[in-house]
Amino acid sequence: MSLTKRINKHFQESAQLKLSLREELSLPIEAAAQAMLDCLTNDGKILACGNGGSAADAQHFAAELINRFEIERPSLAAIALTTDSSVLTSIANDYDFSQIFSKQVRGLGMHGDVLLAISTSGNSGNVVEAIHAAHEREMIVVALTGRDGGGMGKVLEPGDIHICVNANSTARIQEIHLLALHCLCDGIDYLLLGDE
Ligand SMILES: O=C(CO)[C@@H](O)[C@H](O)[C@H](O)[C@H](O)COP(=O)(O)O
Ligand SMILES: [Zn+2]
Repeated sequence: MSLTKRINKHFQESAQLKLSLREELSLPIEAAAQAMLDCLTNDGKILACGNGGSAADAQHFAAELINRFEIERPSLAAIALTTDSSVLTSIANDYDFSQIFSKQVRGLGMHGDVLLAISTSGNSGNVVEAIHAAHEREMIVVALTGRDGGGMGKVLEPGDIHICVNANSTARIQEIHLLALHCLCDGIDYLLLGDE
């Protein structure tokens, strides 16, 4: 296959998957936007984590809440747990890589906060551990996963929200995760300020 055809195929597959999942995913995305809005308007905050591309997604989302998305509004409380290299290296060095997010959740998380846990496989051990820590702190978990939801799907509790992109390609799952995160930013702004 030529390079041009490969690129065309990526566009085609990405667009088709997005369209095929739009109805299935709109309900959990709406529920997650409402849960995040409730958290933020009750002086709560959102802690976000993930590995690799999902770490970038966690940071992308936190930046859009702290700064802005598409309209002017007050700063909203969100922290990516992927950015402080001293915290991350000390936990990984002294304990284990599987603890890098859960220790931060135990330190920063409060009752009523939301953990945004992102993994395309649903099987990243450090994200699963962060979910356990969030439950200990009586936080709500919004899980963005892929495939069959993996281990993350199995440890979620009633009241948590699961946005699972039922596809097998990591890249395609990531593309829909980013779309879901932008829907969440837009949904939070809409619930806060209405149609601007
Ligand atoms: O961005 C990509 C692949 O597109 C990679 O960096 C990918 O995020 C990493 O391999 C992650 O470690 C995968 O973890 P996960 O999504 O299964 O939790
Ligand atoms: Zn990637």
